[in-house]
Amino acid sequence: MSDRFLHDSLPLVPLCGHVASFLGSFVNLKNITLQQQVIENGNGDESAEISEHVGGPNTGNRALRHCPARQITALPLLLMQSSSSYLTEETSDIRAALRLLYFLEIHDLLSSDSINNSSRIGGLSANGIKEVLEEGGEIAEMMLEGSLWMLSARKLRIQITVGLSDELTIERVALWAVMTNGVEVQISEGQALGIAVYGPSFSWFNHSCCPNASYRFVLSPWNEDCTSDKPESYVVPVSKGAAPDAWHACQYQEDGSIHAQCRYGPRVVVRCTKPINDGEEVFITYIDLLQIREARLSDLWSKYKFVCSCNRCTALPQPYVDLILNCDARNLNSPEDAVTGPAIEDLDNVIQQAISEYSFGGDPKSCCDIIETKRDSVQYHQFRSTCEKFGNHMLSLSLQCWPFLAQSLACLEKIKNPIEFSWLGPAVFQSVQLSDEDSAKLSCTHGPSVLMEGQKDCVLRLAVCCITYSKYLAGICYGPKHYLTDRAKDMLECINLVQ
Ligand SMILES: C[S@@+](CC[C@H](N)C(=O)[O-])C[C@H]1O[C@@H](n2cnc3c(N)ncnc32)[C@H](O)[C@@H]1O
Repeated sequence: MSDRFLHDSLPLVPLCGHVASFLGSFVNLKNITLQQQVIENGNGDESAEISEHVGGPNTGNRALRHCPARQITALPLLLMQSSSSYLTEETSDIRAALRLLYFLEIHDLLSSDSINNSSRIGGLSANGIKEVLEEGGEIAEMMLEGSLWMLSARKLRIQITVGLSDELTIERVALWAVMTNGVEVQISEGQALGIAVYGPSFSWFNHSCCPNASYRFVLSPWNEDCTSDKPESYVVPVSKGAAPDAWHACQYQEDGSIHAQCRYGPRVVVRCTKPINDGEEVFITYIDLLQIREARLSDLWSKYKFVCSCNRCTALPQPYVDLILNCDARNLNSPEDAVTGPAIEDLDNVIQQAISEYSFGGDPKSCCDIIETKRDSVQYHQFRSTCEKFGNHMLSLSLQCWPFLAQSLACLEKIKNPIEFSWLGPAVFQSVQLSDEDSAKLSCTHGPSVLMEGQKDCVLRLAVCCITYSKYLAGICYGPKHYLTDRAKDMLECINLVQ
């Protein structure tokens, strides 16, 4: 059922990043009205192998041959002539946008009829561009500045540039299309190779906070991990038109084999994570889903300028999983009514009961569906109050052990309340980066001998809360038999043995 192959494509526009550089080619995608990808010709069953798409990159020497080398290599020189903030920023987006424009040009896709609607370029959505420019702020400034550099770089190669209006130049639209359709390519965990645009076939997948598919990047040769049988179902864009045919023609040769130039580069593979029926839309996620609704909405707005209309964001009352996420105690008032042990046990009982009662045959989707349909019941209110107690309990423990933790780590002293995150502001991670000195302190010099028994116990209980919490989340999101749920259970057992 889950984790079946849905879609496979190669980068259309290049990895622009630290390591590799791939070039792609664009097909003619004029008159596109496509917005979503759905399963078609399915048999009501969960999706089997559904579709293969190829973007069309070249790598290595091919890249050198086709690369708009002059405009790309001129960019650093141009940037060095100014005090631009891009001197200290990553320029991957603008380099990818330059390449995107180059391919649109060589495929004659920059004619006025293909860009008269600035919400799409070369088949890629550029929705939200007006909002980002109107709103101003850091991203708008980066876009304005970046598009000027793009224009200068392009002028080295071509005389005339296509303009839409003063506000919306073609460079700005291309840059925004890259910022909202590009993905960071990671082959192994945490190792980002750069950003790439995988072309319309991948970029047409919409976002949902309760997605039914996920994607990953693979370096293995084409078709190595895809089934070879003819698929029963296909992923298709919602509206039909010339675009899919044109796209297909670019990827495949007349004999049906994949075009040579499309066989290289990290592929993106989409797989279903839940059963998907014929005609149902296929969603992936663009963001971290283990965040409360407000954080998800803010994330999507700040990065993509759209308000998420998925089932999870629009559900009322809010889903159980969001109630649990709210349990981070940020919204809870004081530790006065904090409770101890029994709150954890209560929550454990309620959730475990719900999970085991409703997870038929280990199917997390039906488990979640049934749990979520009970939201107006008495259990929901019980569940909510238990969650709040649990949150209070964590808050109380954190406050008790925080001063002790701060003793050993000077950078923590400025944080008076570990549960209140508003002081962090947008630069959340930068502001808590450890100095070498603090890292050294944390790792060895203040070892266990410094710990006082009470505080040690408090840290341990806090850890138990966190692991318990992760066990609930894993159970609800992935089902009781998932390895993450098992791992959390194992850790809790180990802690019990040690105690
Ligand atoms: C990468 S594109 C996805 C495909 C796009 N719908 C298209 O027609 O090409 C991202 C854009 O799709 C729209 N979108 C994707 N997921 C959405 C969602 N959950 N709610 C509202 N709009 C969404 C937004 O306009 C967003 O900027």
